Amino acid sequence: MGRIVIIGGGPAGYEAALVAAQLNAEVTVIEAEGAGGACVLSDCVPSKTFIASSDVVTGYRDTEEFGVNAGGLAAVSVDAEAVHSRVKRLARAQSADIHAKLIKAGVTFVSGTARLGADTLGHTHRVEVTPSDGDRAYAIDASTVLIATGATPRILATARPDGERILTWRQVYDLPEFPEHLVVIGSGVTGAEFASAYLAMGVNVTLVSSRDRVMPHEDPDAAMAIERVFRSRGMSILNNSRAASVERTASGVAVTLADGRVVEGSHALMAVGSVPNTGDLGLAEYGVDVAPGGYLTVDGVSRTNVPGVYAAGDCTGLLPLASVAAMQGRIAMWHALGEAVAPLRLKSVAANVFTDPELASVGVSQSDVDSGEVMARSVMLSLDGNARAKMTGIQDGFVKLFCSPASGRVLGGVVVAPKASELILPVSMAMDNHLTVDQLAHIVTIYPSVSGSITEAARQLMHHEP
Ligand SMILES: Cc1cc2nc3c(=O)[nH]c(=O)nc-3n(C[C@H](O)[C@H](O)[C@H](O)COP(=O)(O)OP(=O)(O)OC[C@H]3O[C@@H](n4cnc5c(N)ncnc54)[C@H](O)[C@@H]3O)c2cc1C
Ligand SMILES: NC(=O)c1ccc[n+]([C@@H]2O[C@H](COP(=O)([O-])OP(=O)(O)OC[C@H]3O[C@@H](n4cnc5c(N)ncnc54)[C@H](O)[C@@H]3O)[C@@H](O)[C@H]2O)c1
Repeated sequence: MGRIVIIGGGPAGYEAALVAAQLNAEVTVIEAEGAGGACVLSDCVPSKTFIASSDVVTGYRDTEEFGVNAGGLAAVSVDAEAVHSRVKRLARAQSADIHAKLIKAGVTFVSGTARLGADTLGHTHRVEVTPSDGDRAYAIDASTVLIATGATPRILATARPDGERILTWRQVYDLPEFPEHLVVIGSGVTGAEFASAYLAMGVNVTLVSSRDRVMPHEDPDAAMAIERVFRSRGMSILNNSRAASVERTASGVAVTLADGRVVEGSHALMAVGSVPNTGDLGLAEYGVDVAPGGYLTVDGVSRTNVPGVYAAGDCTGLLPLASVAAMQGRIAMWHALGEAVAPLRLKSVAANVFTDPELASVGVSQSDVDSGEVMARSVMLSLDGNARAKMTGIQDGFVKLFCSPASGRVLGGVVVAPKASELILPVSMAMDNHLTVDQLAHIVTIYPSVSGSITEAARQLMHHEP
């Protein structure tokens, strides 16, 4: 069995390495930043840890309504340095756990950078490795190479982050204190999550949204419900507004919008998307196809056009989620090592936006249905009729369910609620197992529970005009 070389140690790379090691392959992972990659060290894990602190603050909202006198939100103070050091500590610990797991599995882990070398014209691929400890560069000949190099925050030439006032989401944890007034530029998932968390922590937030609503790629009812919550809690949201430039002023930042308006703040957070880390890998010289935007083109089993060279994760731009990256990486190794493997299925991938409330979704989308691409019946059930939601003070949220008009099969759903990420699983399971709304409706749920609204939505979809 040949040697496997994996460039990048994020979820795509490390999960692939674990599969390959389990199949007794000789595996080397080369990673520039640390085990777990950007996901663990600067993106997903730090942001969710930060949001966990903001959730604690949210717990003090409206306590009087429950008969608990905690002094209200005004009595809560948050220690930014303590929050940031917890974020960094947890990220480092998670990275160390992954490193230990890889070593235990027999994977060789190299700290450094790698790129494809000259074509050896044989059955191997040469990978050039530059160790980060200053040791001499060397080459490894591999039978299979997996490129799993992830992505990096997109930088606008007119709004260059300086790490002090103009920030990427990777730099916020180095601030000595929270911003007084944060202008978040970009209202995709990243922008919405940070805007939500900072708002909860008591920061003045202005969200610059280039479209007519926040989170344009999410379910419109859900995105609008969350936008209403943001506004009701005091966030200023500028719709249909594009930032043309961000500059430092004496006391903070000035964000100039494309229409000439200027928004002042103490800090700006740039959340305008990511670009794939594929520029320095020698791909073009090696003949690996790269799509416009720098993304690697792969098929359902993660193969590029060059035999033996696979790619997985954010560098492929397929669906930039840690869960998908990990599955793409595993599939690549199962395929490369001759295991029976089904191609990646994206249809039933669940996703969650960790705002307050959260937004979880799976399966067909409202836009698929509205455009006529998918035939579906749907029901949207507000949580204000749910007993558990009333008891726990949930004011905003709903469950939406889609089913096939003919068979009644569950095609997808959306949940807006606190901890929606934990509530979407029954919908995913129903979808994946081809359950009908009748079958879902017959499941006896806990009373009282928010998940009871999922089966109630299914009950409502049982009865319909032929
Ligand atoms: C703010 C934020 C929050 C997110 N939250 C979530 C979430 O809650 N849930 C979720 O599912 N997804 C989330 N995501 C998406 C998730 O982080 C990515 O989908 C995931 O990190 C992709 O994993 P990956 O392995 O492809 O790449 P990465 O995690 O980016 O890892 C790639 C690694 O390769 C290294 N590398 C690059 N080039 C080289 C080279 N030449 N040599 C060696 N190493 C190299 C990089 O330094 C990096 O460490 C979030 C993203 C962002 C930006
Ligand atoms: N909870 C999660 O799972 C999670 C969290 C964060 C990111 N992600 C993943 O990362 C992906 C990318 O999300 P993202 O939010 O980082 O990027 P994105 O590309 O989805 O959103 C960036 C937004 O910024 C806007 N924008 C660009 N230039 C602008 C300008 N000059 N002024 C104002 N707005 C501007 C874009 O129109 C876009 O809406 C998501 O689709 C998701 O898959 C997942």
